[in-house]
Amino acid sequence: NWAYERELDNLLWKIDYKDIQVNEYTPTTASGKASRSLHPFIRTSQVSLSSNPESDFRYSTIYTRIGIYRGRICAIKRLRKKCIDITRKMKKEMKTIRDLQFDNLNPFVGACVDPPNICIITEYCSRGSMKDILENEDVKLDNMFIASLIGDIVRAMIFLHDSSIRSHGNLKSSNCLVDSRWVVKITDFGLHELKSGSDLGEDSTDLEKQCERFMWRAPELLRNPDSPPCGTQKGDVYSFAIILYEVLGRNGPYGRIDMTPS
Ligand SMILES: Nc1nc2c(ncn2[C@@H]2O[C@H](COP(=O)(O)OP(=O)(O)OP(=O)(O)O)[C@@H](O)[C@H]2O)c(=O)[nH]1
Repeated sequence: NWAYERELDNLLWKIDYKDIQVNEYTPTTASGKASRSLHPFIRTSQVSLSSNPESDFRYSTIYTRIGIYRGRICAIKRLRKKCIDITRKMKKEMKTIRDLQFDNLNPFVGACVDPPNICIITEYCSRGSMKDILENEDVKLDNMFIASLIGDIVRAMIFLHDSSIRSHGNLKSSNCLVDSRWVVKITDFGLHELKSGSDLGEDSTDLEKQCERFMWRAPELLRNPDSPPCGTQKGDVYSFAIILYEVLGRNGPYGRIDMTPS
């Protein structure tokens, strides 16, 4: 109808990259090596678990590229695309994702679509991801804590599967973010039209990195060369089981294996 069409054309999700105060520093990792500039991780435990990482970012662990937009700290996911054609399909998916609000889903703030800055802007979760937490030996996980984290993922996935998004397609521990109140918020769902055609970026030559993303993917999807980017609900259940295994073993998605990707 008319109101719907008008909302699609308003492009309320569109963000001008110039309006984001981008944090352009390149921090170093625990080993002292400069980390990847695109996703500047500091994996050392520089902030005590009881402190509030949002109170002073100079002393906080920063897990991804961040910026400040309209006074809010946001995560910036760059897409390696040369240009974007804003189709009606894309406008619809932007509206869908903007309208999707749930405690355990990481809110979508907007997107920059003017080359060369093509990126997705989401709210920043200050505790990192489940992957970061599981890798951090300083974080002790008791059963209550585990139940709370897993419960959040379950709630998010039930909501997502019941929504018009239907399935996640890339559920993995690094996409389960943890906010300052230790609430898990799932990220990286939907927006397949926007993400399509985006290459893997600086990691594309690193076979290990490329293969890592397949570790949460269900065998039937791995075998299918035409598997949809949105995945399937059954595939999400498989990915969820791999996350459970990661939580129990704290040794990655397949435990300790000495195999190299080929
Ligand atoms: N702390 C924190 N980390 C984030 C946030 N958003 C993304 N990250 C982390 O940033 C890293 C890079 O995220 P992405 O750009 O989505 O890339 P990826 O998850 O490695 O790979 P794909 O999702 O498969 O493209 C991941 O390890 C995420 O855990 C956030 O809001 N807060």
